[in-house]
Amino acid sequence: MEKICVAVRVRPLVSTDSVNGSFWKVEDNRISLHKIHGTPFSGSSYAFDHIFDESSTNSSVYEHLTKDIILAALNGFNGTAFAYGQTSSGKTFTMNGCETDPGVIPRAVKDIFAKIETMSEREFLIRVSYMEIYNEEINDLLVVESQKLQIHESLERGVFVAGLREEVVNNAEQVLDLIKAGEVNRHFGETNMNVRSSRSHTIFRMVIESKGKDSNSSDDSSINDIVRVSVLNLVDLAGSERIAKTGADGVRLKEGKYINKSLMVLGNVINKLSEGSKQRGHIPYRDSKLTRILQPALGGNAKTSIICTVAPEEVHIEETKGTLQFASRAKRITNCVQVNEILTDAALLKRQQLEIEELRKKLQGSHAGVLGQEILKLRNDLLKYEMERGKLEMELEEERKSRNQWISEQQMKIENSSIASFSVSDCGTNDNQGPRYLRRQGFREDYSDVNSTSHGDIFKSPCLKTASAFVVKRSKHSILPDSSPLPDSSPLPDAFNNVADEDTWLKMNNGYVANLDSPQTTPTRNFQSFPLSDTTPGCASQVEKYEREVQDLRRQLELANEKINELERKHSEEVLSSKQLIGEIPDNQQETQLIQELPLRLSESVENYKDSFEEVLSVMQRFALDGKFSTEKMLSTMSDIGAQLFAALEGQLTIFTNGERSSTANYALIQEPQKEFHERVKNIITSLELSESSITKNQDRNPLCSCEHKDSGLGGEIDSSKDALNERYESLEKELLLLKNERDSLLQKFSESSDKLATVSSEKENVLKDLNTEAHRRKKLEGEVKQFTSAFVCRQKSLISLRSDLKAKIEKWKAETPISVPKSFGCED
Ligand SMILES: Nc1ncnc2c1ncn2[C@@H]1O[C@H](COP(=O)(O)OP(=O)(O)OP(=O)(O)O)[C@@H](O)[C@H]1O
Repeated sequence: MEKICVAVRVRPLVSTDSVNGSFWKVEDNRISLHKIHGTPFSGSSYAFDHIFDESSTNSSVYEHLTKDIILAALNGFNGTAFAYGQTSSGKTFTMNGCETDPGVIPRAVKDIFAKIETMSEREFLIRVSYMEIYNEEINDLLVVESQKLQIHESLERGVFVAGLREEVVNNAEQVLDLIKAGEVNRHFGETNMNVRSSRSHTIFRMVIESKGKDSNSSDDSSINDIVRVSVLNLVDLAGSERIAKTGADGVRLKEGKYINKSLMVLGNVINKLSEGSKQRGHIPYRDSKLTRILQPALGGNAKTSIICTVAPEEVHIEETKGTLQFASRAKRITNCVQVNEILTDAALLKRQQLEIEELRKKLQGSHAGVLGQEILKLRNDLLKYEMERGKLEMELEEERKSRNQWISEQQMKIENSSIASFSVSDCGTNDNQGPRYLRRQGFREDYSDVNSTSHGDIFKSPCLKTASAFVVKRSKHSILPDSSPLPDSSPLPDAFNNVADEDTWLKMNNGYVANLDSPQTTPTRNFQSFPLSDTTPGCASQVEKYEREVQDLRRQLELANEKINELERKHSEEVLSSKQLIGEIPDNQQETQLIQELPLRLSESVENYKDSFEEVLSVMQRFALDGKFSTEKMLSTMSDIGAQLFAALEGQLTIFTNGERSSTANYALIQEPQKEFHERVKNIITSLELSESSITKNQDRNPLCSCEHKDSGLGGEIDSSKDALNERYESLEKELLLLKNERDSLLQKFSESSDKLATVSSEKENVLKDLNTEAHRRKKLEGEVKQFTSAFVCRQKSLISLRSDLKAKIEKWKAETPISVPKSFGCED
């Protein structure tokens, strides 16, 4: 994590009427506001990474603030440098500079190409683009026709401007020429504050790609197969402006509104980011094109520096304070800086091969065992969720009961209070003169009393209606006033007509930030909810208003009830799905057991093959001992066959033990040697038969010999061996067929169980997500119920106080009313 580097630059005095000199004093990295005679104002001192005083040059700003970012960009880090400040404070001067003192942008361009010259071990590809955001529209400064470009986002490119020209460049001069051409298309305008005021935000962008040279000669070619891609943004923002000072109207006024609006969003983003990751919540990047494009620089992965320019004149003190507060907040932001690397195909292949190897090693452990463990874990998790859900259900039930009880109590109380209030007004209605007098003389006094005592607290409604309307507005806020769709935008004012007015300007510069993510008591609503200064003196109308408010609150409560019911319905659905999942677990376990037994069965079959082969071998050995047949040849052939068969069987066994699935190739491994084995055994038997018949013939011709063979009973032995062999072979074939079938069905089950496991896992995740959402909703609901409570309490308090005030007034009036007043004027109490 790396903090954003923030510096302040004080522009030299330009105004001729600033005779008193600068009020801002710069000491090292601290700037403070001083009185005319030199004593500092308390609370107006700020410290930053660097402070550049009036005498500073663009060269020193570049060296201290931007050079490191530029060098890092050459090594694959994204970088952004931008200038922020009020109009005419020197942003464009800092970024672009002048003939004698070039600014940050030309210096960066020259530095990049100079540095590339020294990095002979790498080759570079540089592309540049130049754009402006004018009245919230993106224009390409290098291609005049490319206007109103859209922002897109993709996995590969992140946030990017579609259709923006990217020019491939080879040297600094080429880039500087492009900038010069772009400057011609940029929007400038004259205001009271600046004869050449930037009316748009500009972003000069360099995309730097680099790769190690001589990838073939290197031993570790993968290092040279890595391509680094970094984006460098150099941004000159338009300045915040106070319409009263700039004297803008017409086009300038419109521009000013857009400028102020986008800077306000930038301030909001900075504010949110400065709050730290836990509290910050939603960051409104999408609220303006500027913040969307600068997103990686603000809380993203880029190295970022901000130069805040200020004007030293007394007349600009408030604006300067605003800028310094913005800078202070920006100082708290941290970015997660990292090198951006892309792998070429060769490097990718190598990396993938390694990964496959690693995965294979992992798989060599008992796959089925892992599966079993996974299922066990899943079951535990599900049980845990089941318990959690039960607990939640109970809590919800309790909460619902207590809330219902509380609501009915409140309703009773409100009804009682309303009746009491009505009885006071009724008292006047029965008597025509009394209330008229009350209205004429007492009521406004009463209300001014109420106003003075309860201002702010008692009558301040939490304005839930506004809050929910706010949420609806947020969800509908995909279309901005200029009707360019921006998905997921945060809420903004419906119209920006008043953005550039003094109030907004002051709020912006005093660091006021609307909290876009929490329901607020909007100022307008406060006044509407209880028009305390309302001159209509009708007591009954006030009570009616109370009644209406109460009705509103009741409706809100009904809505909340509906929400709770919906939540409960969802809950029971989730319970059902959890039960279903738990029911599926035994099936999965059975299948896992079958899969676990598979290697054992296969190894048994291998043993059987071995035994039968040894039998064949022993018979052959006996033939060889008799020395009548070409047994050596036969034995060697048999050994070959055996070796092949065993290799195939063992290979198959290893495949299964490693948990791999069956494939036609694996199947062929066992089928081929088996066929061969079958053929060769047949051949051997035929050759044995032939040998036997030749022996018999010889025996006929040579009785001595025949006698010997007959005596030894070799013919019979051969026959019986042949039969045994055939029998054994057939049984082996059958066994093999059975095993194959069994293996196929087990594999089928294994694949089904894997699929089920995947489904179970995804369902588990869904259940988890739903539970989380539900917990969130519950919290929200609790918050809303709390707000209702406080609203009711406020209403109740105000009703009580109104009633007692009215009573007191009536008492007072009665006491003051002369006895001679006709009876019909008074209340008969
Ligand atoms: N450090 C400085 N040294 C000398 N002159 C400066 C300095 N900073 C600003 N100026 C001068 O002040 C005037 C206003 O500066 P510049 O146009 O850069 O302000 P800006 O903040 O970009 O204003 P805006 O964005 O509102 O147009 C220019 O004439 C500029 O030359």
